[in-house]
Amino acid sequence: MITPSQVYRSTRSSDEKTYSFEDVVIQGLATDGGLFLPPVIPQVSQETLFGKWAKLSFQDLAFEIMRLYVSQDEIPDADLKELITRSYSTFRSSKVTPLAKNVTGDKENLHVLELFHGPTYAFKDVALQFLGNLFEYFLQRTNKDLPQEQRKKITVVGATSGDTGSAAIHGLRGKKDVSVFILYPTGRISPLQEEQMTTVPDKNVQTLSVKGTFDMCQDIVKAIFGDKEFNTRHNVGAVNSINWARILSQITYYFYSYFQATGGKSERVKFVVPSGNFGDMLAGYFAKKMGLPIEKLVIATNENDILDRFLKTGLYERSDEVAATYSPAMDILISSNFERFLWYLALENLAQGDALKAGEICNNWFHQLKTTGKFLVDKAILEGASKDFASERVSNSETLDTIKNMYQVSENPRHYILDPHTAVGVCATQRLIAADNDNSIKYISLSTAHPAKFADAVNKALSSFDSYSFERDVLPEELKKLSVLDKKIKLVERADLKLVESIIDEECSKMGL
Ligand SMILES: Cc1ncc(COP(=O)(O)O)c(C=O)c1O
Ligand SMILES: N[C@@H](CCOP(=O)(O)O)C(=O)O
Repeated sequence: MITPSQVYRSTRSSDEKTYSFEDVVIQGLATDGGLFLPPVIPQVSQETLFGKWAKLSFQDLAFEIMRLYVSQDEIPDADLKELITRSYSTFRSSKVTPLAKNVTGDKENLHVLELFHGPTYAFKDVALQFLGNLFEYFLQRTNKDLPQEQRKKITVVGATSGDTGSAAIHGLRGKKDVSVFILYPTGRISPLQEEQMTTVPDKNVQTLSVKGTFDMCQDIVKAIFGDKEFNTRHNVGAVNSINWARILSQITYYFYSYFQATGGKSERVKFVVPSGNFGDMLAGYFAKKMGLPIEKLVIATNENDILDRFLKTGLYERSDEVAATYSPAMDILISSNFERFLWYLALENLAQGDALKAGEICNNWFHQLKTTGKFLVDKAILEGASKDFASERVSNSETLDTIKNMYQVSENPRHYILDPHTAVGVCATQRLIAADNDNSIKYISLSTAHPAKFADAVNKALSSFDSYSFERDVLPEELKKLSVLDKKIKLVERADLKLVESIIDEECSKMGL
C-alpha cells in the first residue's frame, strides 16, 4: 500500500499530477522548474519517538524515516536496509554523525553535531553516499537484462560552492552508466576542496571550473534541466539539494542528535544551522513537522543573508552581488530549497490545505522572483515562518572571533577547532544562549565541514597561538596526499548555458557515455 507521504508533486504545479519516489530521484527537478516534495508530511507519535526510535542506531533510524517516504513497492525493506548500511559503512565514526556534548562545559548546553565524518569531510556525504547508491540501484534494476545499447544512462550535472561537488563525485565515481559533471566558480572554493574534486581519476567524472559565481553555476544547472532536448538526450540527474533524496537522507541526524543530547527524553532543544541553499535546514523542518519536539530551528547566515532578511521582513529579494566571505560554501544569493518551505507555508496559511492552490501561489512568487528579483509575502506567511524559525546573521569578523574563542574556551575537547561555516552557526548559537539565559534549553549547533577544508580562515584565526599547528592538529593524513596528485580540470571561460552543454556533449562522447 502506498501512503500519502510516499507520492510527490512539484512546488509550482496546480494540476493533479503526482510522481513516485523513483521518478523524483531520477528526474531531480520538475519540468515546470519547481522542486519535488511530499505534499503530506508523515506523523510519528511521541510513543514511537521516545519508546522506540530513541534507542535505534543511526542506520536503523534512517530506515524508519525513509520507509515513511518510500513505498515498499518501490524499494523492499531488505534492499533499503542494504542501501543504508552500505552508504554509512564509509564513515569514519561508528555513530555516523556523533555529537560533541557540552563543548564549552556543563553550563551552556552547547552541543556540536559533527557531520563531517564521511569520505569528503563535509555534511554532504550523509546524503550523497546514499544518493550515489540509490542512482546505481535504480539503474541496475532498469537495465537488468538489457543489451549495452539499450541501457539507460544518467548524466549527473551539479553546481557546487565547494562541498557538494566532492561529496557527489565520491558518491558516484566509477558507477556504471553514470557520468558526473560538476560546475564550480573559479577561484571561489578553497584549494583543498578543489583538490578533492579534481584529483579523482575515474573516467566518468569531470569538473568544470566556471568563470563566475556559484549562483551562475546553479542557474546553468537549473537551465540544463529545463532544456528539454538536452535533458532527453542525456537523462540529466541532480545531486544538488534540489534532489529530494538529499533532504530525505539528512532528516535522520536531527532525530539522532536530539536523542543523543537528551538521553532519549523529550526536552527543550533548539537547532542552529549554518545555511546557504537551505537544504540542511529544511531537513530539520521535516523532523519538526514529523513530530520531533524541536523548540526552534535557527538559520545562521553569513553576510549573504537573503534568509535572515526574509525572516525579518517577509521580502525575498536577491542581492545584486555576492559577498566573498570566510564561509564560501554559503556564498549564495538564492537559497534554492526555500521554495519547498514556502510551499508548505502557502499550503497551511493561504491555501487551506489545497495542494493545487499552494502550487499556484508558489509559482506566482517564483515568477515574480525571476522577473523582478524579489517578492513580498503576506503577513500570515511570515507569521507562519516565525513559528518554527528564527535567524541570525554573522559577519566575517565574528566568524574568525568565534573560531578563536572556541579554541580558547572549549573544555570537551580542549582546543576545539571549528571550520568557518560551523563557526557561523556557533556564533549564532552563543548569541541565543546569552539572549535566552535559560539552562533548561539544549542547543545543537550543526558542524557542516571539517576545518581542514578551510585552511586560510582557520589559520587566520589561530596562527597567533603557539600551541596551534594546522599540519599537526587539523589536516588529516589522507588529505595531505592530495596536493601531489594530477588534477583534471576543464576551464569554462563564460558562465554560459550553451557553452557548458557543448562541453558536456563532447566529454560524454569521450567517456563513451
Ligand atoms: C560547509 C557548508 N556549510 C553549510 C552549507 C549550507 O548548507 P545548505 O546549502 O544546505 O543550507 C554548505 C553548503 O551547502 C556547506 O558546504
Ligand atoms: N554549499 C553547497 C552549494 C550547493 O548546495 P546544495 O546543497 O544544493 O548541493 C556546496 O558546497 O556545493
